Amino acid sequence: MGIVPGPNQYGKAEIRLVAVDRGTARHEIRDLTISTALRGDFAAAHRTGDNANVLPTDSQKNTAYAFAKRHPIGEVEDFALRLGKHFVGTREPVRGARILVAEHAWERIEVDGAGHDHAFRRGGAETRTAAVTVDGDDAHVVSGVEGLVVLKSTGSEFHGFPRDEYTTLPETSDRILATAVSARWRHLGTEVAWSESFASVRAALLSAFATTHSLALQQTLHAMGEAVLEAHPGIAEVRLSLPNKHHFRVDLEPFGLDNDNEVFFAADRPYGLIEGIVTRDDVPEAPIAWYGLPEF
Ligand SMILES: O=c1[nH]c(=O)c2[nH]c(=O)[nH]c2[nH]1
Repeated sequence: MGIVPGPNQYGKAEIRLVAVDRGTARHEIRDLTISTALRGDFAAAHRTGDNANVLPTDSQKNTAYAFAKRHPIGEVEDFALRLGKHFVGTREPVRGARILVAEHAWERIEVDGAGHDHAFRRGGAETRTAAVTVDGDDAHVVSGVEGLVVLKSTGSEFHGFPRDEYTTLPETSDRILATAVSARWRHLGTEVAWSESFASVRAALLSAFATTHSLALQQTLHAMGEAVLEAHPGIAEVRLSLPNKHHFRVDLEPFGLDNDNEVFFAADRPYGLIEGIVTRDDVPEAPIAWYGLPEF
């Protein structure tokens, strides 16, 4: 019997990078969190601490900062592809790279009805993400969104479920449905108009959430993924993670009041967590594009 190193990767996690474009007095800012991970032959480091193949995570971090100055950052997907291809193309033992990028939104502060040139406010909890996997000469791009918080005040039911000795949940034909959408979608190609694609996928997710009369969050999840795939032939699959942000109707009877779905207690935990993949059945799977991603 032997004991050998299994699959491994290493890199710098959550590099915080803010870039200011000072080309004109009207500054533009980009706020990214970047994680790098290199894959390849690092067995010697794992077995004996021989670091001959180990490009320091510190150098990987520095590369991200230098690239933000050397080239325009551009689309997060392109920035991640550029970094991943650099590591794989220039360091012989590096045969693969996974680059994660999350972009945090900032908006201009309005002063006297106009956006200020160099003062911004954070644009909320929603982030746009890219997860790029470079595997030798192959590259896979998975775009995504996190923290897209949505709620419908009606148009959601939940009934017909099995009951056992521990079931107390009443059936309902009218409830609040709320979630914080985490979604990732895999592109078939690497040359895409990324921002347009992102805006269109986001719109499809939101529209499906709004217009699906929901009998279960599971059904809404599928409808959201299906809407994305129907509108985007270049997307192979969508993975969604949807916390069911429960809203419980408050019993106001002790106060002599009725409550026709008007006053709720918004619980933050525990929450149902509904996750699923919506995929085309006629495209090859790409497990490596997803390997090690936190959600799935
Ligand atoms: O949409 C729902 N799906 C469930 O699986 C579930 N389980 C639960 O208690 N409430 C809900 N709601």
